[in-house]
Amino acid sequence: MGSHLPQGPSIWRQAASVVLAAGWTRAGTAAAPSSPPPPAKDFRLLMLKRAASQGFMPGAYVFPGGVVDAADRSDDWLRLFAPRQGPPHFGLKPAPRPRAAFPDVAPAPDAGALPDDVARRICAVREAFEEAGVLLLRPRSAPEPAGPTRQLTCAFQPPSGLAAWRARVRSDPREFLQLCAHLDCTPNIWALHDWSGWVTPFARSSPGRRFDTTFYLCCLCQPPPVDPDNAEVVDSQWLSPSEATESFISKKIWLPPPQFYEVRRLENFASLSTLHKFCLDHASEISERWLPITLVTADSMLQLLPGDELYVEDPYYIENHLCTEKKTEEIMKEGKRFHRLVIHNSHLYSVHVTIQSKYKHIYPKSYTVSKSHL
Ligand SMILES: CC(C)(COP(=O)(O)O)[C@@H](O)C(=O)NCCC(=O)NCCSC(=O)CC(=O)O
Ligand SMILES: Nc1ncnc2c1ncn2[C@@H]1O[C@H](COP(=O)(O)O)[C@@H](OP(=O)(O)O)[C@H]1O
Ligand SMILES: [Mg+2]
Repeated sequence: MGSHLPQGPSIWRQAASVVLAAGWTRAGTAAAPSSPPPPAKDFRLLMLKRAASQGFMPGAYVFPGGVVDAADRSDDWLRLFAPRQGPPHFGLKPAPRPRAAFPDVAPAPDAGALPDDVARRICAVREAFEEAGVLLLRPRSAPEPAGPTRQLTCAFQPPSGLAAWRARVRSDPREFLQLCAHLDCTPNIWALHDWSGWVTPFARSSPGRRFDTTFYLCCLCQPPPVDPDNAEVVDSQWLSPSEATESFISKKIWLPPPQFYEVRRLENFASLSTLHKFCLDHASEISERWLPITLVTADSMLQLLPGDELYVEDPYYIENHLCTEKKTEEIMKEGKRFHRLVIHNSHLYSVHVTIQSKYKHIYPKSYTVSKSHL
């Protein structure tokens, strides 16, 4: 057992990430009626390339996000949200968050009056600004909707002089509250929908870096301008789920397993409006948080997710892999109840799902690549 690692919830740093799905109208949509354009998704996802110098997942394309800072939990936010919003729910739909008993990731103690969920949303909004220059803010004077908004959100138009503010926020996250106060806005926590949670699995290559990351999803009416900070992130791309998959398979981008799973999951949605409606209708039901468990086979690797017949809720595997001398094909032939990713190699993953979510979430369809790629 990896006894050099601390045990218990403290091994995971609290983090938050936001999947930005923006409406995408294609040029030349005025095609002649006789030649209708092929169906295509009307949304794209913002993916940011992590710098090669990053200690964790260098070069990977991920959604904006990062570690929750003490500033995200500050009681000072209460004054900015007041008088219209505040404890206990801050105008969010009260979400009984189903927390899986395994792994034992204790929720961060609510700092003062700011619930952990609100702090994580503020973190995701701050990180989107720091990393991509995208501001997910709402003017304090904007008319309610209290609770999740039915309208698609637009990113806040960045006023001039923002580069200096961004530099200040990047060097001190407390400055984000000052920026919001200066703009008379609050972070638009209501535009972020609970989507998923990923707890970093054990990996020998980066033993100390593990995160308990909440993924939120935000539907934007149109893609805002994106400006990578050129420090933590060095490139940005708006990609449809199928474009992201193709770019990954053709080695143009590298996606870590959770991001690949989420891209495949989002392939289920034909349009931004169906995705947005799904988020609104299931806001309080779809919170699932998973610790993948790695099964090393004779020729590749599987990441098992809860519900898979080989998934084991055993604390031993928080710091260890499962191992088998069998080949992946044999393991796959033996089983029926699948919720797993097969990592054939660094640019070839397949997804196998034969179960349904207990919490009304939607899982990806099984996705396998042709044998010629193997
Ligand atoms: C938002 C992060 C937590 C990054 O935080 P940072 O910007 O470095 O402060 C990001 O890591 C994230 O979105 N994490 C999601 C869950 C996670 O940690 N996944 C790691 C998967 S890597 C893996 O499975 C093993 C592998 O194949 O490399
Ligand atoms: N110029 C830079 N190049 C690469 N990584 C950087 C960087 N500036 C900060 N980072 C790293 O980015 C991480 C902060 O990301 P975020 O703000 O998204 O949480 C930190 O990593 P660690 O979390 O490994 O300490 C930090 O060291
Ligand atoms: Mg980050």
